[in-house]
Amino acid sequence: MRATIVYFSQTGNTEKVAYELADQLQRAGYEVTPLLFEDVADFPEALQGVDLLGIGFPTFFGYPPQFVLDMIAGLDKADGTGAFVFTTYGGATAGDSLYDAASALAKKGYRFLGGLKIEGADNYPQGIALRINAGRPDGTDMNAVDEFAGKILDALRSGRSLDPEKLASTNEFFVGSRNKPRQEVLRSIFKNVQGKIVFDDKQCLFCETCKKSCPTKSITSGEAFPEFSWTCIGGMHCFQCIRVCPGKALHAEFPGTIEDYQKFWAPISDSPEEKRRTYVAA
Ligand SMILES: Cc1cc2nc3c(=O)[nH]c(=O)nc-3n(C[C@H](O)[C@H](O)[C@H](O)COP(=O)(O)O)c2cc1C
Repeated sequence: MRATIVYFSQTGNTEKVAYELADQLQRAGYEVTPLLFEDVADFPEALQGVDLLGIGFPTFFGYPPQFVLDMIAGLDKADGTGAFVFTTYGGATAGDSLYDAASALAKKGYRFLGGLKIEGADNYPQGIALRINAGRPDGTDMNAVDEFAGKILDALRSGRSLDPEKLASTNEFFVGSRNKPRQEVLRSIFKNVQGKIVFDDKQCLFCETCKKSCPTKSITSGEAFPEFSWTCIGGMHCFQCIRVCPGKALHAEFPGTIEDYQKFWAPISDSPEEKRRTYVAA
């Protein structure tokens, strides 16, 4: 039996969950291939003929990063292969991220088994400054991951599936946004908290680490310096280039204060009930 877990992780939270899931599946006798989103195009065979597919990503402003949905849309049609999704989020909201990814997989003919959301250290710059969820995912989170893996395997063996609709967020902001164009919703979320990335060519080491680590390949080799498209993830920034730059040639400037950031997130954060919801085929 073969399973592939495709994941994207900038700061390791989703990767930690991906490897815990891989470990559990291996213990259950699966041959597991963990695969980074960046490598999917180079290893198409890792997705062919698998018995189980898992897809994991951090939540970006309440949704999956667009390239996750693009990757799923590019998959071959599946004939009832079992699939699950997982996301890590900084404790504000997982929004409709699982719902969107699950719906996309079901549309491709996968038999959807379940979704998992786990809180991780908030890696959005203002969240880092506030040390939101520092240390997570922790041991308790890993227990939840193990439990989820067991339930997924059980659903797979017994032929059960889960309607992706069950993953739709109950958070009023996301319920009210479902019929609006995605770009409009995203803009309304990040316009107040989105930083601007500034490049200082005097500090640039020409190492292209930023280019290599960009999840959307929005950085290309220029004549002398890297060229940034700044469209990044559908108009938003993930700041990965800033995090990895060894020369400190990139930094972010934010429009508001930390207080503005907190004031902004509070009304669109998930309720404790929404955070506790679990989604597995029963
Ligand atoms: C561009 C961006 C948008 C984010 N949006 C959200 C969000 O909507 N809700 C939330 O709780 N956390 C949000 N976060 C925090 C990440 O989802 C969280 O830190 C995640 O666990 C990071 O996973 P990773 O370490 O695998 O990259 C965002 C982070 C970034 C970079």
